[in-house]
Amino acid sequence: MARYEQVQGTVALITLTNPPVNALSAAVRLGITETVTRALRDPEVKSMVICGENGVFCGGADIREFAKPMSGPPLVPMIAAIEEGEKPVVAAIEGAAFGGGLELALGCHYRIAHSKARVGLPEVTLGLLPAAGGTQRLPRLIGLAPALDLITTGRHVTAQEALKLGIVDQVTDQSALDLAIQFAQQVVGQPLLPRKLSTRQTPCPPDVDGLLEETMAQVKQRARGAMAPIACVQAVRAAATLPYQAGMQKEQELMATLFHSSQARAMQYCFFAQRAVGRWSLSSGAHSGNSKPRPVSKVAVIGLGTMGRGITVALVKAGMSVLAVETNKKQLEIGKQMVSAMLKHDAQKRNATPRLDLLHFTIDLLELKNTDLIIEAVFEDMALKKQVFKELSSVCKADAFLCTNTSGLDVDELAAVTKRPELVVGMHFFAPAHVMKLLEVVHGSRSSPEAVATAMHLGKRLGKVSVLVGNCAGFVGNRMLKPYLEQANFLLEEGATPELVDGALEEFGFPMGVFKMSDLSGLDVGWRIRKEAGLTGPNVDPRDPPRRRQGRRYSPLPDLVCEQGRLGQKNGRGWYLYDKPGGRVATPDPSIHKFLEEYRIKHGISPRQIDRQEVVERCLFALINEGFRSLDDGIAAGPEDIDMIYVFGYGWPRHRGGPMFYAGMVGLPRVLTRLEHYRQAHPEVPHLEPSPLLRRLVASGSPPINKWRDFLQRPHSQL
Ligand SMILES: C/C=C(\C)C(=O)SCCNC(=O)CCNC(=O)[C@H](O)C(C)(C)COP(=O)(O)OP(=O)(O)OC[C@H]1O[C@@H](n2cnc3c(N)ncnc32)[C@H](O)[C@@H]1OP(=O)(O)O
Repeated sequence: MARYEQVQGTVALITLTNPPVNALSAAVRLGITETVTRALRDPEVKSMVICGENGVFCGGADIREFAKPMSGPPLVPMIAAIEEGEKPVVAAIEGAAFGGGLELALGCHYRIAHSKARVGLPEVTLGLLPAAGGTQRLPRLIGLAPALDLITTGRHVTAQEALKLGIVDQVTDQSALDLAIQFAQQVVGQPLLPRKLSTRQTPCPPDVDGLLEETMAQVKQRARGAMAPIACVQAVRAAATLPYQAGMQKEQELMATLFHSSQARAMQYCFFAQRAVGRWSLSSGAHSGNSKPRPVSKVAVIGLGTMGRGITVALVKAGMSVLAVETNKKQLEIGKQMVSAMLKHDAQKRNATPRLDLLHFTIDLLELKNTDLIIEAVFEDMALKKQVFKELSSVCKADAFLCTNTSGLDVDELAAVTKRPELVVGMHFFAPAHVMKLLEVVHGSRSSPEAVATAMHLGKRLGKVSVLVGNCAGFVGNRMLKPYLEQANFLLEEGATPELVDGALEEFGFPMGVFKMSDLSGLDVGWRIRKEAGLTGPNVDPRDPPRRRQGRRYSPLPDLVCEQGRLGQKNGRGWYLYDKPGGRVATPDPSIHKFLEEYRIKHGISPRQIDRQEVVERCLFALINEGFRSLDDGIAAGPEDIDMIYVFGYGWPRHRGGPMFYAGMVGLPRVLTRLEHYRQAHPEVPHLEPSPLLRRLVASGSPPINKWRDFLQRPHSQL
């Protein structure tokens, strides 16, 4: 898996050959070891070049091998042999050099990169650290502070930045390989010792301890319970404070604690799940492999509220021409100002020019006649959306796709008012739409494979993780969120405070607890959705007791709080108190505590002590239970789809893999037992009744997550 050639008479060219990314599998490591030994022994060979086939240097260790027993030569001595050899070795980096790939390049004496190449040490995103010498060589090459940044974030670096940082020696727009071969001939005879990174001292600022402490504090806060970033800081600290060999020893020790951890398993599962969700299929037999997206060049966005603005910005940032539509001149002007400001702000951060030339604004629907794809983002109101879809159906060209950004309304009902239901799909973006990575593509019962393929492809162009879901109230994400929110409210009724519930969920790893999240979204948003659903407001059945709706337990607490004029962050008062309207610093509010106490007295509820375990189990197991139901109904195609929706759309901590993966880690029998326990304690809450799929899985011995699809009642029925 490594090809050996002799070029220009004296240069040994070693090419890694393991498509698609030349990952360092056992066979590749063996190939490198053997070819390097051969080149070192051959007196005709004066220098070496290492490159990768098909324009990719190397995507790092083969992640699929991590779950198997180790075989083949280990990376550390393989790279050491390259560095220690007395013939200069040049890495010719094209495409990508990530993880073990960059570590291999750091073992080489010189690095030449193509201008489009990217490098990085993303191991931290897999729950690991760069344990093939990366934590020791990179700081010695570029200094402590930049190495800490790269290794703790795992971020990808362009060739230009790599050159500035000193990771690569030269960047070329021509062939990196040709330049590397030429370079390898020129450096023969030059002293090699200074090029061996293990022999260098790490460049450090005067206050090393201060920098390390500050970094550790920042990393701990960002990590939300993930262990790998912390281990990365500890390993890099060793590069600054210990001799190279002792640092390598430390790197290995830290890696040993991470390698078999559940966090590493979760994050590696996420890596493959993220790629798997792009391979969609429908029960009709259509799938991503046989359904072509139609080219889309002109897109329109209808409605320039928060979502419409974010979607417009996302489209422009992806280089697409956008027609933004509002109902009147005043709204159009406001939207125009805000979209332009968002694009300018974004461009400023990236030191780029905002592509305002791609934007066009209108209040005239007739201007849509040449548009290929329209995304409706008007208010979440079925009657309004139907009216918009009727109009779109008559003014747009016959083959234009009509997409809705609804967060949970019936896509089929909207499709039914058009003359082209097969061209209607849901494209559910998450706020802020130009930032959040998730896109739920909703397949209506009449959506064509071409419409699905086009929406999925557009999502990819926007840099989103697009997940195909079936059509039901709330689709996958918001459907599962409902029991989660419901449990949080019940916990308040029973004796908890917003800060207790949020504290438990934040400790679990969410960036924000449920009540802080409601304050951020605006309490009036949920209130309006509940009003539309007949759960609050004038349409409530007057015979319903205050804590029951539609035949089941209901908590009116969020309605009551909103009706007090507490709208959340925007007016500085919600479940918490904020420093100012629009402020972000939440402090517990004694008047909310008092309100909760009075509420409990009024409804004859004796408050009880609630601990963090109960909060996590009640909220998350109820959410997971609904995930099992969505799978069984065929609304979600597989557990990976649900997990990616939660990781990318709802802040589920990646080191816990997503709700369905987490259920498997906790153990399905335990999830079932605890749900049964809570269902017994709260018989009036149907969401706590364990789903039939969960029961079937447990009865079948709790198979691993990759076997769950075999147990689905109606696989893909709604997709
Ligand atoms: C200790 C640990 C050490 C020493 C490590 O090196 S850990 C690995 C560190 N490397 C990484 O984290 C890089 C992972 N790969 C990527 O980021 C990207 O794949 C890429 C930037 C290298 C290329 O991106 P792209 O062109 O978009 O292609 P895909 O991401 O779709 O990947 C194509 C298929 O290759 C599979 N793949 C990619 N990298 C690896 C890998 N390191 N090991 C095993 N398989 C890998 C990827 O899963 C795709 O296959 P499918 O999933 O589609 O079947």
